Amino acid sequence: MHPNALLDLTTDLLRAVMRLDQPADAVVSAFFRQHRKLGPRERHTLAETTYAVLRRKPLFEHLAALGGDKKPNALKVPLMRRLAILGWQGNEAFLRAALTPDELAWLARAQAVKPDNLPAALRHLLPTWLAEALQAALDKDFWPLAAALDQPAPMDLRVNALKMKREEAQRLLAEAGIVAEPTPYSPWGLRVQGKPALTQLPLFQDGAIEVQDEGSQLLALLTDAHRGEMVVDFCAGAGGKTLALGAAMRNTGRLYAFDVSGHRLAALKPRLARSGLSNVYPAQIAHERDDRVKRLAGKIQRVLVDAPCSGLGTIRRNPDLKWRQSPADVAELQQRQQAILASAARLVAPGGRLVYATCSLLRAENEDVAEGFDAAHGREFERLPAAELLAKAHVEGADTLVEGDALRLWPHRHGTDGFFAMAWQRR
Ligand SMILES: C[S@@+](CC[C@H](N)C(=O)[O-])C[C@H]1O[C@@H](n2cnc3c(N)ncnc32)[C@H](O)[C@@H]1O
Repeated sequence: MHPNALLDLTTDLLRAVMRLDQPADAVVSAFFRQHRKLGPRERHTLAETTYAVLRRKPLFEHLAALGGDKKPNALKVPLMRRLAILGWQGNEAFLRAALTPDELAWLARAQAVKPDNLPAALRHLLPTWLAEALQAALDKDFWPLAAALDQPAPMDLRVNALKMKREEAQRLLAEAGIVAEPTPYSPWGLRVQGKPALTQLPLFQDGAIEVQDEGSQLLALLTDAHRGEMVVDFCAGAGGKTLALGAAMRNTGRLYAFDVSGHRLAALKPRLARSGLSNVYPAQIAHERDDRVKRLAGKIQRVLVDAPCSGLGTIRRNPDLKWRQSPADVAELQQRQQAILASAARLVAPGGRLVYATCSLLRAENEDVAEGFDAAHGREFERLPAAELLAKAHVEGADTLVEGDALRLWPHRHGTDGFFAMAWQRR
């Protein structure tokens, strides 16, 4: 494709993504479906440029305006193009071939700007409300977190213990030219170098590996489902954690995968088929007080509530979330999280375990929800310290992964997405 055409196409995609009215990955996928002739390299440039712009939106908007026409309407036309140029993730010579002399001069001015001299908001690259909440929680550690959130996340795999050992999967990946190292904490995980295509590998098609962040694996390890148990994955979605729990149960017992979204549960089906699991029972529920939940009350040994949340722990993978979430969304999510946790708790058998988890960085969706649950249900449920549970599940360095009783994972400390989890036992 001609350099100009690729830059124009990137600008078009960016214009659609920057409306921020839909998840960026959905907009990118829809765009690729409309442009089926694009090759893998062009797709890479389009998608990665979009993500780079989303990551650094305030900085790039500032740089785009440098020396620009002062009339806002006049700037509007070239703004997206300038953002695309600043975020360009393709060949640089190719990009330069598409630029006008004016654009080359502007780009030189933009590249000469020293980020250290810019205001804080252009360095941490977060909306003010979120920066304030994280600064209050982290103090000096705020800036290392902001730097970590500005980087792309690594690709982690979970090896399906039903199918093979981690070392063997590592060896087979190496034979396919893919370098992977054991993840530092999860005994099931491999961290892959780069972002290789995996879906054509026999290893993937036979269900021996699944793409899953190490943090997600740790949530399944904390739940610690065993052979022959009755287990509920209450917010199973497309089943990332369901698959890990089912394998930990060695394909025995009964694992119910509940979700209100039939669409997400449908995405679990092909993954289940690959995994070799036959102990999983996906079920769409109308809401958290569905009759199905009532029928199983008091019968379940392990209940995982991987609650709907702001997703702000996954900003490295979904940088659009920082611009698409708001304090009002978080307040509404907190209400839903409390309701879902209270309802799911009714499933837990005496002596059984309840795990509440999110991929949010915010206290409001994490500690506050757990403390609210303690206040309302402290007589029936006692907290279990995550460090002990993880150590029993053979997680290395378990005591470095916790804050108080909770599992608390941070991208800048642990290299995982941000996660929170609290476990309780029914008395
Ligand atoms: C964080 S996602 C789950 C991700 C999934 N566990 C995984 O590992 O891939 C949260 C899920 O909760 C579901 N959900 C939202 N409200 C719910 C409710 N009231 N009861 C059960 N599930 C709900 C959403 O449809 C979404 O799939």
